[in-house]
Amino acid sequence: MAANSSNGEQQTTSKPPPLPSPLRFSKFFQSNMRILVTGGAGFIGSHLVDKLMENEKNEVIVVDNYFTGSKDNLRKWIGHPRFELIRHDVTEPLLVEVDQIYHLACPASPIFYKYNPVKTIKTNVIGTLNMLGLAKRVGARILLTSTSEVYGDPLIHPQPESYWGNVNPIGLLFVVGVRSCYDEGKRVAETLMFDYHRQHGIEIRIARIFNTYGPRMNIDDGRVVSNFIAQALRGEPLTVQKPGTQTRSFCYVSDMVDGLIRLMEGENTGPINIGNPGEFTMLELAETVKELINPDVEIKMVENTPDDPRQRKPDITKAKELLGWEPKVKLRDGLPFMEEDFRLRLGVSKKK
Ligand SMILES: NC(=O)c1ccc[n+]([C@@H]2O[C@H](COP(=O)([O-])OP(=O)(O)OC[C@H]3O[C@@H](n4cnc5c(N)ncnc54)[C@H](O)[C@@H]3O)[C@@H](O)[C@H]2O)c1
Ligand SMILES: O=C(O)[C@H]1O[C@H](OP(=O)(O)OP(=O)(O)OC[C@H]2O[C@@H](n3ccc(=O)[nH]c3=O)[C@H](O)[C@@H]2O)[C@H](O)[C@@H](O)[C@@H]1O
Repeated sequence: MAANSSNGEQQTTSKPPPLPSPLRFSKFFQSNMRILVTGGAGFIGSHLVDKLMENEKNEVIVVDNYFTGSKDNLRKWIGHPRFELIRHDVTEPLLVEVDQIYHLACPASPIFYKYNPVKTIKTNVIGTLNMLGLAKRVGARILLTSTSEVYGDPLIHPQPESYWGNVNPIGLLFVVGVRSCYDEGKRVAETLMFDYHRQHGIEIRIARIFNTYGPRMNIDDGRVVSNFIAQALRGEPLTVQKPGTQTRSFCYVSDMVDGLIRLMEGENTGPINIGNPGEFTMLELAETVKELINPDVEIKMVENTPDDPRQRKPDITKAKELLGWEPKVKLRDGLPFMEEDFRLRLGVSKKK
């Protein structure tokens, strides 16, 4: 059996894919698409669920252990006949009957994934194995949300999918809080996806997500956009980690969800970068937040964490060509949507 790779080359798999459930195509009994979203109570997952639920032919099952996610993000769907929420940790096997799996479960903010690094690796490795085992049993297509962190501290800029990355696999000796549990965990998860694809014919999709922001991020999530917005609204200094010249490219969450669904529905395995190529230094981001949200706050330089990537920007040529996707929301247009959500949750109204 042959499948297209992201490079447009043919890849051979040793086995034909497992047959999808006979019910997927049954005319009378079950005409809905049954979709599992792991990590669906989190930031990106809950926006993805909102979009999937708009289609009346979709039934959505969310599994989440609520480590960084919350039922609150899904409250409008609880009780809906096409929606089901299960408290479950993906490091344990899961038996459900589904046609598609969006596998997002994994803490994404560095302060959370570094909190229990062994658990982060288990989530990425055992969790992805379990979801691949499920995909194999029921013949489901599975999409993994990988990350730009597979490129580590990149030596090529911007990063194309063909770049193998520059990741420190062990971090610094005796320094607590290194990134490798996440970066290497996601790299192994990608390897597992391709091995299941080649060995068992599983239909896989891999998205390499670049920094995404938007409403519903945890207020004390620790990621830079949520930190700056919360700090600006609380009237606290914006903490720019040194040197401040490091760059990131920020994608608004609705663009991200659109890209993930196109990837799942399309014919390409990936990996495909999904992100916004607009690149900003952290000082520029702080200046923008200050200007848009609170011109009175100060910008304070603080110590950084080990192995922080110095630059990051996606090459999205493939997403454009293969998915017909590119982001629509510019940073300056997306930040006010997030400000509005944070104002509501923090109880800070706009000055008249
Ligand atoms: N947001 C970004 O900028 C970004 C960038 C690159 C990749 N990603 C990837 O996208 C996915 C979602 O990220 P997010 O920003 O929504 O993060 P998030 O932390 O808001 O969501 C992750 C969800 O997974 C759940 N979870 C964690 N471990 C679990 C486990 N063992 N079992 C079951 N559920 C578990 C959490 O409770 C949470 O609801 C993650 O896989 C992340 O690695 C995100
Ligand atoms: O897009 C990705 O692939 C990855 O991006 C983020 O990781 P990171 O870029 O380190 O995200 P932040 O914690 O938001 O940091 C971004 C930059 O802002 C800086 N920062 C962070 C927080 C802060 O208060 N101030 C500040 O200057 C950091 O030093 C870093 O240079 C995500 O959190 C990962 O889950 C994700 O996989």
